[in-house]
Amino acid sequence: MTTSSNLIASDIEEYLKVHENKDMLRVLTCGSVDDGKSTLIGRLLFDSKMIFEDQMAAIEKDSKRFNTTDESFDLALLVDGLQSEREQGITIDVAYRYFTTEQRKFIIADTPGHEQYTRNMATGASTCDLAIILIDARHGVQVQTRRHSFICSQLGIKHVIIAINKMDAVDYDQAVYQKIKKEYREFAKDLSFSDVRFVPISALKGDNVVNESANMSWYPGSTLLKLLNTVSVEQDKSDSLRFQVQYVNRPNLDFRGFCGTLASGEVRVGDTVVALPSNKETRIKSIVTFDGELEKASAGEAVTLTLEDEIDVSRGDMLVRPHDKPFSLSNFEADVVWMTEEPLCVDREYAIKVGSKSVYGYADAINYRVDVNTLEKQAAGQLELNEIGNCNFAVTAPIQFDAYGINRATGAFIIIDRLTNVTVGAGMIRNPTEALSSKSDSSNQLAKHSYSEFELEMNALVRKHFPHWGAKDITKG
Ligand SMILES: Nc1nc2c(ncn2[C@@H]2O[C@H](COP(=O)(O)OP(=O)(O)OP(=O)(O)O)[C@@H](O)[C@H]2O)c(=O)[nH]1
Repeated sequence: MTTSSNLIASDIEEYLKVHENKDMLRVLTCGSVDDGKSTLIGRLLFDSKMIFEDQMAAIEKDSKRFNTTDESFDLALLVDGLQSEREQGITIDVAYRYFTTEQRKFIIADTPGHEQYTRNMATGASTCDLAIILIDARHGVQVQTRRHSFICSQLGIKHVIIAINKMDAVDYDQAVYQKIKKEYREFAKDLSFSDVRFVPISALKGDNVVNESANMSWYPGSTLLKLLNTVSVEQDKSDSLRFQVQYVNRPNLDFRGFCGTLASGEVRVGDTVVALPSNKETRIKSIVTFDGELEKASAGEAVTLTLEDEIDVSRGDMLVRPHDKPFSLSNFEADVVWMTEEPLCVDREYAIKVGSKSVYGYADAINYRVDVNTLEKQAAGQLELNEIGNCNFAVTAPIQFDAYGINRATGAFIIIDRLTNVTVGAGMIRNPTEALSSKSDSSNQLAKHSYSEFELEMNALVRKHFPHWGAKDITKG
């Protein structure tokens, strides 16, 4: 019996407490089509005994029906839940799986391998701490391996495990593993990973996934699961206080609380904070939660803060420490992943949203587009669906940003179509600098922007009938 099953039998309350306090690792799996992602996830769940008996019976039945593998059951079927996907034999969307070990809880994002799903992969990668990049031992480093690695690096993943899969199909040959490892190292030296590990596996046979392989005694390292259990991601998180106000709670005249989730850092009662953009300083009076008041709150916690002074703070504003402020930018350069059919065009107005703060803005230049397969930078007049590029943006009011490499929560934004309200792109700020903002005043630039008659009329109507929305008079800039 494992420690957790002992605990479940003897003290369920204690088990639940231990489970609740385990840390969470978010993992992205990627690789070319048929490299074995689904089989690998299935193997992880199967060998760590996460599959119920009725699920096993269903997989066995489906394995016979679809005849997808020579084995008596196909572990990929456990993961490839979508019927259409099974019929086509490919993964078509991002699927999230949950599993837990004695050490940690895991969320695994299984993303499709094709180039036309770059946006899905970017979406999956944006919240992950670690990526498992699968390479088929028979084929070595592929164009897709490079593309996926580039996207992971762009999306701020610092830890990567290169799982060289299907070792059984190359007779567990150490030379094959070493050759792929060398080739990948050479390619990845220009990417921004801080921790790259290699593990030779067979997802199908179970070598080095959860259990050590008797077929690869030449490999001295840890199994994939052991790496997942032990990799440390704490140091990746910023400790700067960043609290963005999502809602101002004013139930009566005696209470004014600011609700939100701490994007990073921690806050204690009595701490001096500055509200941005007003730059007014005050102190934390109390930290209120549904379960009562706290002395301290940390990153990830949703709390309501009350302040000592009645300063001007509204939705979208940020509370930070006086000597550790983010950049306040109305002009900035950002890497963009474009996610919709209609291309990103220079000078078209979009809503730009960071957390709960939303402003209007537009790209005033596309500096380049990156060929995701060769990593070559190319000139571009627009960015098409699934393309990644670098653009200059101008927005109507300053936004508080950190460098994405330091703080993913406050270094990224989404781009929204103003008419349909659909998210059309995502942006990441690499090297924030206020120099761009001081060079040109974006609100003047926006004033120069020409509006259609419909937009002018709509703006006038909104200002007349919904003054409490605070819409700006666009004819005045
Ligand atoms: N020999 C061998 N075959 C494997 C291994 N892992 C997976 N396969 C086979 O490779 C094929 C593809 O595996 P999947 O797990 O469906 O691959 P995938 O990467 O999820 O594929 P998509 O869903 O199309 O992106 C299946 O026939 C698997 O049985 C392995 O370790 N060794």
